[in-house]
Amino acid sequence: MNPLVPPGVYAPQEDTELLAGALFDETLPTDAEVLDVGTGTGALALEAARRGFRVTAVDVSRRAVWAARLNAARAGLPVRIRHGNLFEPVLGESFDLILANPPYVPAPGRARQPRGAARAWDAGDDGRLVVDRICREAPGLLRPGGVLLLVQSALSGPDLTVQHLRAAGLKAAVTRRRRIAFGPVVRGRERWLRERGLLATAENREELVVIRAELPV
Ligand SMILES: C[S@@+](CC[C@H](N)C(=O)[O-])C[C@H]1O[C@@H](n2cnc3c(N)ncnc32)[C@H](O)[C@@H]1O
Repeated sequence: MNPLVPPGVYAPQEDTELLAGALFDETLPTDAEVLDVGTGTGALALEAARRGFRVTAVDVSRRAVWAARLNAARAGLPVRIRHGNLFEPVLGESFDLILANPPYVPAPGRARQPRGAARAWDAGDDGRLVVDRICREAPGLLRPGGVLLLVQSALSGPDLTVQHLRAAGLKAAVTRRRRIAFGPVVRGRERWLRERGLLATAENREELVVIRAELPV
């Protein structure tokens, strides 16, 4: 069943699909605790719940929280859905798997996350406003052996993400890549991205990557 996507909520796209594929690579006990941070429509949280995991989902957008609750109810799946900023609603808890498809598109002149629909993709001048917070905060919420799966664009420094996660003691690597055509947001910023050297080739394609980071037992 496809999730309902109310206006202003991020419609599942190639990044969602790439991360869902990576989720299927994970072998987890059936009682595993999964966190989907930045859940949007709840698409990834519902995939995890379908596999029988105990799932919590968080989003900073009230519309997204409403949509995810609606989609979980339509699918008849028990997902605990909380409104809040990144990990704040689940502080003190721990998880076997954290899924993150955060905002990661570099945005000219933005030092903070915007309000409204763009909060789903705009992530500061370097696209790392939220990714860097995830690198700092997610390790503290993982159980020993727990895994973070994060998707981002090559436009926002996946190598840096791997470095930060390794520096935090995790075993981190890029496990999936997919080249995709520019969406409307990147197309609208193409010139600015090229001027900053963030688009290396003349192609009208960008690369999405999944980073897998595991906390050693
Ligand atoms: C790229 S969308 C991904 C949505 C969904 N997980 C998917 O894969 O289709 C990013 C989501 O993160 C949410 N978000 C952005 N900043 C956040 C923050 N600081 N804390 C929690 N959620 C955030 C947005 O509201 C949006 O729903």
